[in-house]
Amino acid sequence: MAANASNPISSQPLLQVQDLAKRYGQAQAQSTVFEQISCEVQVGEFVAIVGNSGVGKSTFLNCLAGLDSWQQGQVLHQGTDLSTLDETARAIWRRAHLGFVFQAFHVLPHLDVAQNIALPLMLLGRMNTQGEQRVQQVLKAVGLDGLGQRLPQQLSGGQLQRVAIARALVHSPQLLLADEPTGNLDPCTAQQVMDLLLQQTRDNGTALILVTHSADAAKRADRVLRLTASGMQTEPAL
Ligand SMILES: Nc1ncnc2c1ncn2[C@@H]1O[C@H](COP(=O)(O)OP(=O)(O)OP(=O)(O)O)[C@@H](O)[C@H]1O
Repeated sequence: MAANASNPISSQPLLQVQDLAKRYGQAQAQSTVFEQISCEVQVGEFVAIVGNSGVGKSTFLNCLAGLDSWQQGQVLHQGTDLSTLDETARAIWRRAHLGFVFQAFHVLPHLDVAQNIALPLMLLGRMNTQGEQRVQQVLKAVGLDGLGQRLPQQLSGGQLQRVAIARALVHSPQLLLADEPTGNLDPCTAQQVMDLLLQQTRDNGTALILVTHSADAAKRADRVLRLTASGMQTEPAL
């Protein structure tokens, strides 16, 4: 379910981006990736971001996560302005409030599936009995029950992305950022992973911002935004 506008709890946007600009280089040699980017995402909402290759979708997602810097504008997460946080504070904020799923899975090869999924809880100091139970619950939810002891090299691409989704959601973040999460998967597996991603974010009440080139994935979103070099536009419903 998308956020209910009449619900006072969800009246404040989860995320506000105001007049964001990203540039590389200095002075005359400066090149602008994007500018005048503004948008809002509500609690529990699913927003797809589309746009031409190279327009800056991954860069934008990295800015939302505080993993990249910007030259102008603000990124506010429930009122917290990321630009006022130093690197350490941003890392602590990310651990608590964010999940991230990448195209290339980014699971750690020397940790087994359960250990990979448990990482966010370990970093938050929550790997107690409840944490162990939560890992088992999430393993089951993503269809990997019984595979917790396997190493990543013993899994298929679709299974690896399930691990990445489980890891991104195990600590129940308010926001999940996903950068082309099905880009490395065959169409059938991509569909299954999208189903899972949607079901899990809806079940957890987690807002999802999905960068995608897939029209099929985008049309499942509550809203589709198109990133251009000079602004963010709302796409008509697909
Ligand atoms: N360190 C850098 N210096 C200069 N330009 C850079 C640097 N890093 C990225 N860029 C440029 O920023 C732009 C945005 O890249 P980004 O990967 O965010 O685009 P994208 O929309 O996600 O692309 P795709 O859809 O192909 O994945 C690109 O034109 C890229 O060349």
